Amino acid sequence: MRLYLIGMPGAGKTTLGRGLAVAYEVPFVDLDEEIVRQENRSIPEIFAAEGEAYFRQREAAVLREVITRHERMVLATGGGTPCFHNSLEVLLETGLTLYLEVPVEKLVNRILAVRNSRPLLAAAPDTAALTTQLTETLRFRKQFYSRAPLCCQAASCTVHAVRQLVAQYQASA
Ligand SMILES: Nc1ncnc2c1ncn2[C@@H]1O[C@H](COP(=O)(O)OP(=O)(O)OP(=O)(O)O)[C@@H](O)[C@H]1O
Ligand SMILES: O=C(O)C1=C[C@@H](O)[C@@H](O)[C@H](O)C1
Ligand SMILES: [Mg+2]
Repeated sequence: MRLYLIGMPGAGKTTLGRGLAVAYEVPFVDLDEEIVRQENRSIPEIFAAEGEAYFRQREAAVLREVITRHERMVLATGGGTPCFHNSLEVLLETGLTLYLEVPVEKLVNRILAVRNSRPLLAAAPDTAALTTQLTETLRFRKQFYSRAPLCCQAASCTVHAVRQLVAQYQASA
């Protein structure tokens, strides 16, 4: 099984993904980390040198390549992955997609500590501006995220709860 985690920056895709991969005993792949490895530079460096359009192209290409390489894995996508280059369709067709739905206020609190590594958010100067930016981003992205067949809400985005959700889904499919 390929299990794909999608959701906003700070939703916990990487953190939960690692835990789920251990539980399922399958490889864990973090798409952002894979892009960084292949490009041999950080995401902020890629954005600064090449711009977002280039990053989205690389993201879409590396996604397809990673899927081809792994029949079984847990994949943490980047926050924008499903929203560009038809990648949501690719996710829906090749695996089981889970949306980590986390309220903007929680995202803000988590991101403030680490936002230097998130180029699209680094420009937001304070909590209010970050809240506005994330709210606007989510308004656009919700149409993509909400097409995932599985969804967990903040407190339920745990390894145990997600395993139950996946098992229920598979039993009913
Ligand atoms: N369930 C949780 N409760 C509280 N904090 C969490 C939870 N999951 C992750 N975090 C914290 O929130 C921050 C973001 O988590 P993480 O990097 O896993 O998010 P992400 O969805 O992978 O974000 P990005 O799209 O930017 O890669 C980290 O500092 C992490 O420790
Ligand atoms: O939300 C986004 O658009 C992004 C999230 C990160 O995971 C990275 O993929 C990159 O910083 C872009
Ligand atoms: Mg991540």
